[in-house]
Amino acid sequence: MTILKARGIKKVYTTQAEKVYALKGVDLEINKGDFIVINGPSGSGKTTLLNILSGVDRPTEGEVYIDGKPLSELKDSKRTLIRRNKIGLVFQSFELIPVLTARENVEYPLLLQKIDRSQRKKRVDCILDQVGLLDMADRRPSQLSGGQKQRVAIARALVTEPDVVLADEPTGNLDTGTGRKIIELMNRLNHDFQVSFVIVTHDLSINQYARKLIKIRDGRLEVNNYDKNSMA
Ligand SMILES: Nc1ncnc2c1ncn2[C@@H]1O[C@H](COP(=O)(O)OP(=O)(O)OP(=O)(O)O)[C@@H](O)[C@H]1O
Repeated sequence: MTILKARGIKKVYTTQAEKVYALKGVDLEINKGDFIVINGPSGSGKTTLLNILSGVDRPTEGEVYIDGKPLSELKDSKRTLIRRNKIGLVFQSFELIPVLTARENVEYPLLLQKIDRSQRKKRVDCILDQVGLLDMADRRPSQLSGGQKQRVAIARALVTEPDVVLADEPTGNLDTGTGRKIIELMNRLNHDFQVSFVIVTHDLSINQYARKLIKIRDGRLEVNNYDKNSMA
């Protein structure tokens, strides 16, 4: 089942000095249960692509479909709702709210979804347990290590039970060992919950975890070794 589909995506940033062709015609399908790594060097268009897939930014040309519906035809309010319900986001710099505890950070998207208190508690406890942070639930982000912060961010991305999690350099601020643990955690959650993951990174060591490995170079996708399992 296809969750997200991008067709003919181009993105041009116009600055005073020049036009930057960040994406030059990208096609991509994200299916249920996928674990996709998109690897590319700095400036190749990774963040731009994730922002367009999540509906945070609009393409200059092309279309993104969520559950078959074109995003461009939806009003802003409806796009926001879809993003909130269907897509979880994880960032390099965690983006946690500093004044809230780990538990409150994870709970926050459920407040936006107006989920009632007892359901919120149940879901937050369950996902904090899954990422191994129940015993640190009352700490603020400043009292957590980088890896722990990223686990809170992953819990926050998953608590709404999205179809897909889009992660932008999720190991970028972590040492190699911690980064590997974070990817292994994502791998397990992908397997246990059948949530799709798309990880964009310049870190080549993450490639080994990909079930679909895509390279991005200069705004274009190079789909070599597209499905490692089916080709094995
Ligand atoms: N708002 C913007 N205005 C102008 N150019 C931009 C803007 N955002 C990105 N770019 C340019 O678009 C290209 C792709 O940028 P993008 O951030 O998507 O790359 P990236 O692969 O995520 O890079 P990094 O790994 O360094 O984060 C780059 O040349 C970048 O300079």
